[in-house]
Amino acid sequence: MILDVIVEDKKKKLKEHKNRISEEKMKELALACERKSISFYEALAKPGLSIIGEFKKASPSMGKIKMTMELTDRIDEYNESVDAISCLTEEDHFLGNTEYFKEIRKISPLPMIRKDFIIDPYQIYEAKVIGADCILLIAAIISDDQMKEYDKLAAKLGMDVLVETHDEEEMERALKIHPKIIGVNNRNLKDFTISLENTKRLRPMVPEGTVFVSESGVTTKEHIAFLKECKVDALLIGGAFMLSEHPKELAADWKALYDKN
Ligand SMILES: O=C(O)c1ccccc1NCC(=O)[C@H](O)[C@H](O)COP(=O)(O)O
Repeated sequence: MILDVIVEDKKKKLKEHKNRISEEKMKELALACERKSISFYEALAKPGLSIIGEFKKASPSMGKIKMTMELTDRIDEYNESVDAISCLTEEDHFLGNTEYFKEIRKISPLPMIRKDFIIDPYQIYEAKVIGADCILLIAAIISDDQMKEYDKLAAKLGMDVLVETHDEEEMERALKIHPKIIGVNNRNLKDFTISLENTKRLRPMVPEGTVFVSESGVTTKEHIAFLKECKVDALLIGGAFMLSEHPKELAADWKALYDKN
């Protein structure tokens, strides 16, 4: 499965990162960070639909994405239309980079999530150092103990956590740590097919007060109408925005549609 390949490559990349900046040093840098996080949770918890706009250069399902605009123009549009930003930092399969993250951090006042495949505390310290307000924890690639430990570490560093799940079993595991933000990925990572039914099926498992995010495959007005029925708090949208020449208008239209009575 693609996730196994990504995780194996991530382990190799981690070694390279640790050779450049040691674990001890990264920890020291993170603990010395003076930047106060912007609450990712609050940005998504407010009334109405919240949108996390994603920046990515490629993905296993889309391949290399043809850029419709420069990074700065895109982020200017996101700054005016979405509630938070997701930036892929995974290098091998998404062509992401911590440098893009830092570049966006400099020009956006919005809370930002480091979107990566987190399997080691080093990446959480690194997230803090590059200016992340939130990290993604993918239930499918970590144990219960890791989930608990990484959640605690993120909180210690003043960052929120978005726990991503794909099915009932992962949702039950995730709920054990009482996450403030929980996501359901609509993409089947074996064959990349999208089913928003994932969101509909898992939605009732999520307790009130927890911010519920539907992730992946949101590309049409019909999807927005369907997700409104599911009563999601937020959407994570990547491909549709990256392929659009007007992501600001798209985000505004979809929010208006969702929030309309
Ligand atoms: O998008 C992929 O191909 C993918 C493959 C393997 C693991 C994760 C993957 N996607 C990560 C994401 O979570 C999406 O980038 C994000 O949910 C936005 O999805 P979309 O709006 O469909 O671009």
